Amino acid sequence: MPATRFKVRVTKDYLVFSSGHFITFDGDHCERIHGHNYRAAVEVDGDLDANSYVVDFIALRDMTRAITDELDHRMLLPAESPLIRVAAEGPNLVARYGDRFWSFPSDECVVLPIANTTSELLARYIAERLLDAMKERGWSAPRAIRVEVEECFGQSAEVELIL
Ligand SMILES: Nc1nc2c(c(=O)[nH]1)N=C([C@H](O)[C@H](O)COP(=O)(O)OP(=O)(O)OP(=O)(O)O)CN2
Repeated sequence: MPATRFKVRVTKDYLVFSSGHFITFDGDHCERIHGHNYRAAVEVDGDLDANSYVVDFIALRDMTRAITDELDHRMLLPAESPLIRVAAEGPNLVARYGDRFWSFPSDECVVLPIANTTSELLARYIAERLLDAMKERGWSAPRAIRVEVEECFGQSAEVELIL
């Protein structure tokens, strides 16, 4: 019997989030604010369960959509950046980098536990959230999960969490 591996893949035209962001890079650079129509794709590797599937990809689709919907039409801000400080100021969140600052209504932002809002770290954030959701449902841990975040056509980053 050959070695056998199974995976499921979910990517839908509604696993998308239109979000604003800006990243810091090359030490002391901070790009201008801009946005993307991001798209997420998820793959899960694992053994077959009693249903003969790796995971129910309908449930995986819906879990992913719940996360992308949280990010949609929001300004994405990093909570763990050594360079960008984010703080509440009345009804707004203010992000500061040097003498630049940006102020947004708090309910139009998502502050993420990441150091920079790169596609790589957005992908890892989504992957970790999906693992948490699987655990909450009592699913056994998969062998691996991969999340790809496409920033725009032909430009994406992928993370693989191997468990
Ligand atoms: N590996 C990565 N590289 C870059 C990332 C990233 O997340 N991972 N992000 C950026 C910038 O944040 C930015 O998103 C690049 O935006 P984009 O609009 O693609 O840049 P351009 O304006 O130069 O491209 P256009 O095609 O003209 O829109 C950079 N690198």
